[in-house]
Amino acid sequence: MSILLDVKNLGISFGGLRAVNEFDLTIQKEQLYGLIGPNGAGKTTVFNLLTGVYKPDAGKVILDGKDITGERNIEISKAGIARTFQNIRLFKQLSVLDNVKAGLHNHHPYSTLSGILRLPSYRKVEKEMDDRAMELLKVFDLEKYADHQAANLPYGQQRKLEIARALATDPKLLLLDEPAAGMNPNETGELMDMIRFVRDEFHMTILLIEHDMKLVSGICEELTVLNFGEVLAQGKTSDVLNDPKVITAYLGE
Ligand SMILES: Nc1ncnc2c1ncn2[C@@H]1O[C@H](COP(=O)(O)OP(=O)(O)OP(=O)(O)O)[C@@H](O)[C@H]1O
Repeated sequence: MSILLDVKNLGISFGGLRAVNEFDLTIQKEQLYGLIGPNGAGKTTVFNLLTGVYKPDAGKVILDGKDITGERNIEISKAGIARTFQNIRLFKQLSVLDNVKAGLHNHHPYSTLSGILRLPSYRKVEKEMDDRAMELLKVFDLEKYADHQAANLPYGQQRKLEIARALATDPKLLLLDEPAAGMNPNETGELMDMIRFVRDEFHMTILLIEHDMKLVSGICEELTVLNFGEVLAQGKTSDVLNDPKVITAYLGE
């Protein structure tokens, strides 16, 4: 095993509120890792710190040996972190296929000029992108919707499309913010299979925030519990979920 993400002593304040404090997290390559905690504990703020939406005022973030602390969002995306959002953020007016291609465009190898002039090199790359985007859609059983407008997909499918788009950027680490939110139990069951599949087939490392304990206990190998911005418990999923401190934090909500 080798470490993909190593976070030490991370912190940020908003005015007088210490939203995240002395936060440590180590994730191994190809691990399925869960970040849980009561509402307002600081989970999304951790994602925002890891992806450069916020700059930490303390601590370090090392991704695959590279210090990315305080880098801008675009640099962190290039370094290999992709995410989905609690409130789905798709290009709603674009087709399903074009949403995935938007992720692939992060890496497009042709120049802007050849794109404008529609040169053969551009057309070849576009064809490759179409093929690659369709492959990703197939993974998520979305290929039949390729030409549909993203806004017209049912909610559960939009969540899957957001994951497909994030994967299109070819990340090292995939962050999923409440992927099962708004899903029915059947959809959540399918989502669990799909997340496992993504880890296995893409050798992906995944950190997810989730309130659905069935999903958390079903697929996460290790957990960190945040409470009032601080780590309350950390370790193997079954140990953490049976920790009396954790049970109290949830019941005390
Ligand atoms: N930009 C901001 N400005 C001020 N306060 C913020 C900001 N972002 C987050 N907070 C505060 O930081 C705390 C942690 O919020 P955060 O959204 O990270 O919690 P969470 O654990 O993701 O909650 P939930 O499970 O409800 O999504 C909350 O008190 C929130 O109000």
